[in-house]
Amino acid sequence: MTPLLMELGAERVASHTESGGRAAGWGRPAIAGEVDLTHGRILYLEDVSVSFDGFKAINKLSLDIAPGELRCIIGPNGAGKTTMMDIITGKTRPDAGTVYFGSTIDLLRHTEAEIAQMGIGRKFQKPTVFEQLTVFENLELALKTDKGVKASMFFRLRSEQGDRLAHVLHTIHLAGSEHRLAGNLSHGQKQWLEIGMLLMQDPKLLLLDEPVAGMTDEETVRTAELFLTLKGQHSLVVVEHDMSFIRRICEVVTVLCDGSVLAQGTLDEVQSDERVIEVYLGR
Ligand SMILES: Nc1ncnc2c1ncn2[C@@H]1O[C@H](COP(=O)(O)OP(=O)(O)OP(=O)(O)O)[C@@H](O)[C@H]1O
Repeated sequence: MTPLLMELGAERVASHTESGGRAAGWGRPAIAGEVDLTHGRILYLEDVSVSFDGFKAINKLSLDIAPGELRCIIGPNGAGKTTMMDIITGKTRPDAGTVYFGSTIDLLRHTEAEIAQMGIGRKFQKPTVFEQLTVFENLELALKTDKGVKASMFFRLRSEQGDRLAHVLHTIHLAGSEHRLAGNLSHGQKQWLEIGMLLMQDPKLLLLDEPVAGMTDEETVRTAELFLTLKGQHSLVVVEHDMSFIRRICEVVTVLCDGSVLAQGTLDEVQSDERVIEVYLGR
């Protein structure tokens, strides 16, 4: 998909707005709350660059993700993986390039909070659950989009939200543990709980930074199962260094180096690529 095709998508949306004109529709989903997947891409980056004090952390990076895809991103330290996620989530603004969510939403025109609300969830490496609350309360809290004290006090789970919470508990392997304090969970369980908190918001795209770092082998295997369950219903972009984990979950692996894509293909393909061996795997 080219930026031109997406601009046409944006124009199509604009032509359906009351006030008309392109500016009115630019950056809006075709239907409120929905991402326009007309062009078969949920995320699209083209020629994205960002420099910090003259150093190009991201250098003409182009990448696209299909709806429901599970993509792994690997690469040496400093390759730009975290910076790429910062750009997608609106934390860092690139100096140049195009970043689209679906065919019509220009993410560079939105704030970090708006991007999260549109359905892009991010999980950082370290779990940040509320340790003094139970598993259930953590998941419940994730539903409270209005964080005002009054709104929180009067918040009650509606039945469909209760159903979702039960479904998420099951998905993250914590059914039966809902009354345990999050602080008493294992490291792996805390990671799953945090993923569950993201799932409560029903994100369309999930960005996960080193999700299995520090996990036991068994937890790593169960996390792979979890991700395979999520694939299809959500799009996932996973930054990881654990090759055995990647082998379990990934069809396509993208290798970043010096802020752009060095190689892309199956894990076997990228593992046998001389350039990848030199900069990353062979070290
Ligand atoms: N805010 C910033 N200011 C200055 N330099 C930065 C900033 N953010 C990132 N960088 C630099 O940009 C480069 C890319 O960093 P980034 O953290 O994105 O790499 P990474 O691939 O995530 O690495 P790692 O695997 O170590 O997490 C690094 O050289 C880093 O020092």
